[in-house]
Amino acid sequence: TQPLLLAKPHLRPYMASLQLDGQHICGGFLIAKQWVLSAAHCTEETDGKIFQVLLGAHSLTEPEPHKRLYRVRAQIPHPGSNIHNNKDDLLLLQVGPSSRHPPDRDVAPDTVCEVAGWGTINHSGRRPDKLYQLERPVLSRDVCNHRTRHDHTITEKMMCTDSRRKDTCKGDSGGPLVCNGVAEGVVTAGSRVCGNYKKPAIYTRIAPYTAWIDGVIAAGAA
Ligand SMILES: CC(C)CC(=O)Nc1cccc(-c2cccc(CN)c2)c1
Repeated sequence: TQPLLLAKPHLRPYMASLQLDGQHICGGFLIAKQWVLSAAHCTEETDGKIFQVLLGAHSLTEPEPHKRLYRVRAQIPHPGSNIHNNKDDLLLLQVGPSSRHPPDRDVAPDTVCEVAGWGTINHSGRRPDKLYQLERPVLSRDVCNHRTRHDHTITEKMMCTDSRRKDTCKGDSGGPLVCNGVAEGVVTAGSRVCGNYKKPAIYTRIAPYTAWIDGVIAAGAA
C-alpha cells in the first residue's frame, strides 16, 4: 500500500467536511451551486441532527482565509438508501448562507502571489490573444501608502503588489490575485499606469467583503 499523502492545500475547492457540533463526521463535495453530495449512511449516528458543511478548508481547526462553515437548508437521502446495505447510499445537502465569516487577515508582505489576465502585455499596449500569468510579491500597506507611492490612499480593504518591471495593466482589472491557492484580491486599475515601481499594483481585498458577497448570492438564490 502507498503511504497516505497530505493533500496539497486548496487544490480541491469542491471538498466538503460534514460536521456536527464542530466535529468532522463525513466527506462530501460540491456538485452545483449550493449543493453538496455525500453518503446517506453518514446520517446514521446523527439522530436527526442537521449537519453543518465546511467548504474551502485544508485544516479543520486552523483559521484559513476562505474557509466557510455553512448551514444546511435541506438534507435529502436517496429514497432507496437504508441502514441494511450500501444501495443508493447518497445524500444531497443544500447549503444555506454561511453561518460564520473567516477572519479578515492581511496577506503577509513578500508573499509571492499570482495574477492572470488578457490585459495589455507591453508598453506598446499590445493586447494578447492568450491568457498571461504573472507572479508578484505582496507589498506592505505601509510601503504602498508612502507619500512617494500611493500616498495614504490604500485602505485596509485594499492590498498592493510590487510593480517594478512586471505589472498588471489595462484589461487585467477584475481578475483574481491568488496567494497560496486562495483568491485574496481583485485587480483594480489604481493610478492607471503600468510597470512603474512608484505606482504599485492595487487590489480590492476579498476577505472584507464576504458578508456582502454572501448576501448578494443568497438574495440571488432565493
Ligand atoms: C474601462 C477600463 C479599461 C479603463 C482602464 O482601466 N484603463 C486603464 C488604463 C491604464 C492602466 C490600467 C490598469 C489596469 C489594471 C491595473 C493597473 C495597474 N498596473 C492599471 C487601466
